[in-house]
Amino acid sequence: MIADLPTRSLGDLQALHPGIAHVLRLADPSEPKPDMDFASWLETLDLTKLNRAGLSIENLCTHVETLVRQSETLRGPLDFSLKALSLIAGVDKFGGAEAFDLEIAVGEIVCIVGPTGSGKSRLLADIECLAQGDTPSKRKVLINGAKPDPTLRFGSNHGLIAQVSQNMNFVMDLGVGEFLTMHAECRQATDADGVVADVIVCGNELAGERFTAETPLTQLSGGQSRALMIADTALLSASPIVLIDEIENAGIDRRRALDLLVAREKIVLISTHDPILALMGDKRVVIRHGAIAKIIQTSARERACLVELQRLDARFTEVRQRLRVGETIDDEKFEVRWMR
Ligand SMILES: Nc1ncnc2c1ncn2[C@@H]1O[C@H](COP(=O)(O)OP(=O)(O)OP(=O)(O)O)[C@@H](O)[C@H]1O
Repeated sequence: MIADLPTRSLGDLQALHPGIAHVLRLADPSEPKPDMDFASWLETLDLTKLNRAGLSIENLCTHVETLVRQSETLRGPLDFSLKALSLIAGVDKFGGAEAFDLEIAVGEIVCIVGPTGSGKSRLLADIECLAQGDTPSKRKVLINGAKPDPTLRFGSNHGLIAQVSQNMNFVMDLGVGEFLTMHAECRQATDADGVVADVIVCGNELAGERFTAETPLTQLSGGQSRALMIADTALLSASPIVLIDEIENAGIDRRRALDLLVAREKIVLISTHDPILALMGDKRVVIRHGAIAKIIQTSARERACLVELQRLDARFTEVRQRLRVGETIDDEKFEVRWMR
C-alpha cells in the first residue's frame, strides 16, 4: 500500500481525483467526512452493506490506491527530461553480490524474465519506489546518472512512473467514457473529448473485443481492462517510465501495445513469462535467485525467430477463436494452411 495512504484525510484524497470521491461515496453514502483519515474511515464501514454494494475492504483499498497512483502519473510534465534510468547492483536472495548493473535509455523496452518467484516483480518494485539500498535486494536507482532528488522519491506526486498492474478489477460504477473524461480533466487536457475518443480507439485496437464509451467499467473483460489501461497510460499519462507486470497473451495485441508506449519516448519494463513478449524487448534481463544473472541483447537471429513465433501464435489464436465460436478445425483447407 502507498505508505501514507492510511493517514491521508478523505478530503485530501477526494481532491486528488474525482474517481476517488466516487468510490468513497459508493462505499459510504452517509455524510461526507473530509477530516477523517482513510484508515479510521475504513473501520467505520459496515461490511454487510459494503458487500451488498459489491465491495470489500480489500478491493476498496486496491481501487483507491490505483486511483491515487493514477492521479500522480496524470500530473503535468516533469520539470526535467528523463534520459536514462540505472539500477545499481544489490544482492541476491542469499545475500550474494548481484553480478550486473542495468542501464536503460529513453525509448528502450526491457523485458524481465525468470522462473516463478525468482524476483521479477521485486525488480519492478525497486524501480517503482526509486530504491536506495533500502529494499530486500539492496539495489539503488539512479535517474539521469544521479541519485534522485528526495522530493521525487517521497513526494507522493512525482509522476515519474506509471504502473500497469495485473490487478485491474474496476469497482466503479462508471462508463469507460466517463472514467477517461475524469482522467483527461485531471490531466487538464486541452481537447479532453478528442483524447478520450483516441484512448478508446487505441484500447479497441489492442483488445480485439470491442468496447465503447458507454460500456460500464465493471463489464470489461480482463484483456479489455488491461488494453484500456495501456492506451490510457500511453496517451494520457505524462510518466516517462512505464512498468508492466505481464500482459495477458489472450486477446491483447502485444506488439501494438509496446509500439504505442515506445512512440511516446517512454522507458518500458515488462515482467513476463511469454516468449513472444520476451523477444520483443530491445534486451532482456534474466533474474535468478533474486538477482540479475544475465542481460541479453535481442539478436537479429532471435528477431527472425520472433517472426516465426508470431506466425505460430496467429495460427493458435485463429484455432482458439474458431473453437470458441463453435466451429471445427477439420476442414481440409484449414489443415493444408495449418501444415504449411
Ligand atoms: N534480491 C532479493 N533479496 C531478497 N528477497 C528477494 C530478492 N528478490 C526477490 N525477493 C523476494 O522473493 C519473493 C519472490 O519474488 P517476486 O515476487 O519478485 O518473483 P517473480 O519472479 O515476480 O514471481 P512470479 O513470476 O511468480 O510473479 C518476494 O517475496 C521477493 O520480495
